[in-house]
Amino acid sequence: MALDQFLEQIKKQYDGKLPFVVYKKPNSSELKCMLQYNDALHTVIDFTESGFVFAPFDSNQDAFIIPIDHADVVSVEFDKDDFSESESRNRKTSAIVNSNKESEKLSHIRHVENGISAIENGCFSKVVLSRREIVENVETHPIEIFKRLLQRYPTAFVYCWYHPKVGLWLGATPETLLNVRGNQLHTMSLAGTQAFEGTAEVVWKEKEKEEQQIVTDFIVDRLRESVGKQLSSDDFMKVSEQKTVKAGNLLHLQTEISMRLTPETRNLKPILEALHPTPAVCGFPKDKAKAYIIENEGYPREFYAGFMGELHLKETITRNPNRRNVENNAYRVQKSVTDLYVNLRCMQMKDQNIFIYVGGGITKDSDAVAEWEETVHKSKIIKSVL
Ligand SMILES: C=C(O[C@H]1C=CC=C(C(=O)O)[C@@H]1O)C(=O)O
Repeated sequence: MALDQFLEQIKKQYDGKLPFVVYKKPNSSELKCMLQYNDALHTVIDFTESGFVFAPFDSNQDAFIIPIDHADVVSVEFDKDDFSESESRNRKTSAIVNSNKESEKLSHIRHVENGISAIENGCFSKVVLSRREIVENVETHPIEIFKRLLQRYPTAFVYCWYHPKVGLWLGATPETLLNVRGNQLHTMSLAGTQAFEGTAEVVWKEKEKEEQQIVTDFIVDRLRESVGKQLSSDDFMKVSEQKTVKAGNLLHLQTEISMRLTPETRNLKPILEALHPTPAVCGFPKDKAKAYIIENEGYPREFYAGFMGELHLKETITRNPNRRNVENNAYRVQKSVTDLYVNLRCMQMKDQNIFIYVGGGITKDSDAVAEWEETVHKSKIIKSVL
């Protein structure tokens, strides 16, 4: 199918108020969509389901799914140059790019200062505090915004998710929550931010290193507790060195973590309960930081800092066809694939308004003004595609 036809189908689905998701995985040139047959709202029961899941920050609230057997699944190859026209038409919003109001600034700085005081009082060692910015009267079609995100963020997970009973969300996130292929689990710890200024060879301050180490330690410990204790050997987990990665115009610190699952540990529900939300988007200890966020942030995060992606899809893997003496069919193996991403660098479209969600990790060494500036930088990047 041609790309234009593919996007036209999605627009029709949206105009007909039917649920869909369209997405691209990191570094992939495959665009995939799931077009649900009717407008039923399917809730996740136990994460054994198969389809595209969309889960909120607060796991006490419902996660939704477009079940694979209730949707048409279509995919198409694309080249990012296919969208260069969308890119060139996108200067109209430069006025709103700099529209951060003084009151928003003061309110966020106060929010961060209160978070630092809570850390000093021993409530938690890290909390991720965010703010929500509104851009009014956006006339751009969500699929146009999606095309611009695709063009700008080849290394991100880029998506547009819509359900008439829930809303419309779009984003380009650099953060993986969980990839599971067969018995291999892969995740990452991502935190610490600085602007990309032409090189990834940068020096990180202690504050950022500590902020990211809290995330790594949490993930390793929680995986050990929820999965590792059922395994006899100790070498089941691999943890990479801390490295710098580029996400659009930002740099982050990243550590990769991978492990082997056994048939007894393949149930994703306890793993997701143990990990989500990680201290990259919530804080440490998790429950205290989460309660603080819900009580003090002043708006519901909804799906910001939640997670989304493919849950238990079947992927056919073709083995090297040069091996002799085996029937052709034997080369095809079906694996269950789960690819979940944290919903960051995202926006919610409500009527003609767009809500942009941006946050940052706070530790005892945070500087409130610098934290404000980090959110301004992040929101500018998101707004530049409107
Ligand atoms: C919470 C966000 O980013 C997280 C992911 C990477 C770096 C972060 C930071 O430097 O604070 C955050 O932990 C956000 O962008 O809204």
